[in-house]
Amino acid sequence: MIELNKINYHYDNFKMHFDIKIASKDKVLIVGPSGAGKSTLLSLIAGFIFPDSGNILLNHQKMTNILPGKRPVSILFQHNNLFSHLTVEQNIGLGIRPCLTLTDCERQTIDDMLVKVSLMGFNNRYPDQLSGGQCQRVALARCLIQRRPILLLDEPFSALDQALRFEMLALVNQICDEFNLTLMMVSHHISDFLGYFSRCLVVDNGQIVFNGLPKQLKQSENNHIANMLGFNFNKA
Ligand SMILES: Nc1ncnc2c1ncn2[C@@H]1O[C@H](COP(=O)(O)OP(=O)(O)OP(=O)(O)O)[C@@H](O)[C@H]1O
Repeated sequence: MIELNKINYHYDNFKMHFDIKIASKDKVLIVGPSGAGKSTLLSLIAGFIFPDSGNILLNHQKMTNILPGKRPVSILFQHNNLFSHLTVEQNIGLGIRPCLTLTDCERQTIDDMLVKVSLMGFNNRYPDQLSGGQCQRVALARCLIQRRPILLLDEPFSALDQALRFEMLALVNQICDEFNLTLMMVSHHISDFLGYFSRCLVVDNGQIVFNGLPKQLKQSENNHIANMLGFNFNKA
């Protein structure tokens, strides 16, 4: 569960205001123009930045000024999720134990997670020996192994081709169901993804201008939002 109560935040003259409630196990797609404030919204939830005013509750606990490591949140970015000098196993192991001395039991947990992301046996490879999609699956495995109930994805699959994007999203969808995760994902590919999500937020100019079911975006009263996103549902 994610609750942002009257959150205000600013960068120089750019002011943002967020007021939302996301239920547990919701899968939320966040879309909007470049520079609208989508990544800032995720950063506030993850605790990389703190609001000027307002309150953040995660799973019913007040977390407004709590550091990222102490929040029930894991986050995956578009790039630079892996350490290039560490193997797949070590990169995932960082999610359990930062000192990298893993027990046999922890190694087994990593093996099990590698099976889930279809990378069984890739333990000793380095990131430069993996494809872009495989790197993102390793990064996803590290997020999941932390067993944190809120998963934030900031355009993690944008650099992948359409077929791989679908594959990754199907995997995320399945894993969210299996692990009972609450998901918030920023994407520019609204047409590909809409069907996977239970809710859609549209962010524009630092505000949430639409918060509803994805199918409501197709209703005529929301034409202006679809137009702003450059999306024509009639052609989809
Ligand atoms: N560290 C920063 N310092 C100053 N301004 C920033 C900083 N980070 C972001 N901004 C500004 O805040 C606004 C919102 O940025 P944000 O990255 O949240 O947008 P976004 O919707 O995620 O954009 P995109 O889709 O292009 O990634 C933008 O105008 C951006 O230039």
